[in-house]
Amino acid sequence: MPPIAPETATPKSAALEIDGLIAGYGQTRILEGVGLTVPAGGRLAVLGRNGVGKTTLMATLVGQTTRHAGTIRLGGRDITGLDSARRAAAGLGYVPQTRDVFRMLTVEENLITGLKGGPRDRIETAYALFPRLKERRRNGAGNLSGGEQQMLSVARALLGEPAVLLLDEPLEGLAPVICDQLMEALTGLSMTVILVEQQIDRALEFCRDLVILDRGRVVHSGPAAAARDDHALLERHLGVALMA
Ligand SMILES: Nc1ncnc2c1ncn2[C@@H]1O[C@H](COP(=O)(O)OP(=O)(O)OP(=O)(O)O)[C@@H](O)[C@H]1O
Repeated sequence: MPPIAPETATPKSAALEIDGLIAGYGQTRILEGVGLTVPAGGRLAVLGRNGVGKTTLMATLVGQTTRHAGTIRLGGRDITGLDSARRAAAGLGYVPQTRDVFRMLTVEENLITGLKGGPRDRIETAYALFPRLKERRRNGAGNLSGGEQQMLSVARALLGEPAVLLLDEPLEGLAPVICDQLMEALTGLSMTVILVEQQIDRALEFCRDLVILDRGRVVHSGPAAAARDDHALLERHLGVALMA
């Protein structure tokens, strides 16, 4: 296999365009023709009830499922044929629902693995974003709290300087005050973000646009601000109504 060429001049953010995506696990199809576009620097919330295919969409974007049809373009470049490592090198960052940390390594060692050959002093940017990680730099990642592990998982992804960041339920299981800290850190970022989140109010506040998935298809897309006030829409597709 040829070596993975470092991407020269990876843009700070890039558009992501998905067209006609049919994918799943082996012959089992979960996504039934998903299409969506996020402009460079845009933020898209992906919402939907349990089991509709949100995680499968994220995993498909990073090349971890079986794709049957459709295309994925990053910054105008067709990345559909690239494997996971090359998609990451092309600028896709992924924070999976499972929190992507090496439990046997220290916090700092985890961060070093996120550098992907970039300069070591870049780690200070992660510590500036999450000061708690600096305090715990010599601790084993397996001993961190859930919130600290999530910060570490996000920080690792950010150190790769992705043009598009995919976040799968980053707030799951975290105390409200930790959710506040994490969302505040994410708010300052400039790259394109796709956010899967069950905390609908926070997702709609953070993102400019949203799509709602149901049974592997996009059943609604539009501005997040309008959806916040559309109680009928949220109740129909998500079974919830936000407090005024
Ligand atoms: N590895 C797998 N192999 C086979 N089927 C899977 C696999 N992972 C998920 N599925 C199935 O794919 C469907 C969609 O699951 P997915 O995790 O993408 O949904 P989701 O919208 O992210 O749900 P949740 O909100 O509960 O996380 C479900 O029916 C699930 O059982």
